[in-house]
Amino acid sequence: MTDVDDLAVEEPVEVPHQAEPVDPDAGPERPPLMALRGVSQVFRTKSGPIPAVRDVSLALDEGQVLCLVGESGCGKTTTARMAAGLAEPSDGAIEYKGVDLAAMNSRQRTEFRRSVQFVHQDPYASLNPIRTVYSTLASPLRKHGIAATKQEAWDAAAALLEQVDLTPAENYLTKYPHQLSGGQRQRVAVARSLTLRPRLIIADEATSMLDVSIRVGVLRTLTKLRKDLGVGFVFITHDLAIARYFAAEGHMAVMYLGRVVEYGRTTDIIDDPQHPYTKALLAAVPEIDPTNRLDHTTHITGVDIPSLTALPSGCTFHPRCPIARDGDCHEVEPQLTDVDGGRRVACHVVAETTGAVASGGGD
Ligand SMILES: Nc1ncnc2c1ncn2[C@@H]1O[C@H](COP(=O)(O)OP(=O)(O)OP(=O)(O)O)[C@@H](O)[C@H]1O
Repeated sequence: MTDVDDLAVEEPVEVPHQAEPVDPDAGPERPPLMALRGVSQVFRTKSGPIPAVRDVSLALDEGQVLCLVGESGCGKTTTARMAAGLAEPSDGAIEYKGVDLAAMNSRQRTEFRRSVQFVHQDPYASLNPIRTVYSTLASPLRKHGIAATKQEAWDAAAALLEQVDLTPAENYLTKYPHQLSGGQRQRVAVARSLTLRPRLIIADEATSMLDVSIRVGVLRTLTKLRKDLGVGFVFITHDLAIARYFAAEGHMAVMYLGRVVEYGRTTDIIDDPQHPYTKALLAAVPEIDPTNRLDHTTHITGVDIPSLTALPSGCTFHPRCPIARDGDCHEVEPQLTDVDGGRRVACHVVAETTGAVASGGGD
C-alpha cells in the first residue's frame, strides 16, 4: 500500500473538465469519450465458463479520470482490456465517441487505435529488449507519419521523454530497456503511449511494480500529463491511496466478482462509502481515514472471496457482508441504484435505507 503522506503533498490538479458523473446512457447528441454498455466477459475454460466481468456499464468524458478498484481477480484488467479493444466482450458494447467498436469502419478503427492507448503493469515485458528507447518511440512516429525524417523522429522522441520527465533526453534515447531502472522503463512505456497523441490512456496497475518512492514520481508525471495534455485516464489499481490521489477529481468504480458495486466521484466514495464492500476496503486502509470515521474493527465477514465458477446466490457479497439480511440479499442480485449526486450502489440494504431507485443503465 502506498504511503498516502507521500502523495498528499501534491498541489491540487486542475483538469479541463470538472468531473460530473458521466451517464453511459446519455443521448447520442453528446456521447461520452468512451462508454461501456452492459459489457460482460466469459472465459471458456476446460473447467467451465468463468464469468470474469458481468454487465458493466461505465463512461467517461474527455480529460476525465476513472479509477477501477477492487481486490485481485475482481475483473479490473479484463474490463480494461475490453475498453482498450484488446479483447472482445462476450456481451454488451464498447463505444468510442458514440461509435460501437464492433461496428467501426477502418478509418474509425485507426482513429480508435491511435486515440486509446494501453499502459501495462510490467514495463519490462512490454518494451522490446532489442530496441533502444529512440527506436521504440521513433517506430510509431515514423509509421503514422508524425515524423518524416530521422531528425524529426529524434527530436519528437526527445520531446516525449521530456514530457515524462526523463531529462536530459539525450541520456536515454540510446539506452536499451535493461539499462534503465523500473521507473525509467515505465516512463518510456508512458512516452510510447503518447507518441500518437492519444485522448485516453488505459493504465493497468501502471505503478504497482515500482518501489514506493519511484511510484510517487511516476504518478506525479501521469498527473502532470493529464493536466497539460487533457488526456483522459482509465486507471486500474488495487491501491486505494493511489486511487484517491490520482482520481481525486474524477470517478471511481469499485468492482467485486466481476460487477461494479459502487460508482461515484472519488472524493464522495472515499469520504462517505455506501456499499459495505467499499466500506470494508477502505476500513482495511487506516491511513486513508485519519479521522477514524470508519469502523476499523468491521472486517469482511465469512470466508475468502468466492470463486467465479460458484458465485453465491442473490448478492454475491452476502456471504462476507456484515449487514446482509435474510431474503433479498440471499436471493436477488441487486442492481446498481442511484443514491444521490451521481452515486450508484448495488446493495439492497443501502437502497432501502436511502429510498433509492434502480438506475435504468443495467450496470
Ligand atoms: N484468459 C483468461 N482465461 C481464463 N480466466 C481468466 C483469463 N483472464 C482472466 N481470467 C480470470 O478472470 C478473473 C478476473 O481477472 P482479472 O485479471 O480481470 O482481475 P483483476 O481484478 O485485474 O485482478 P488482478 O489485479 O489480480 O490482475 C480472474 O478470476 C482470472 O483468473
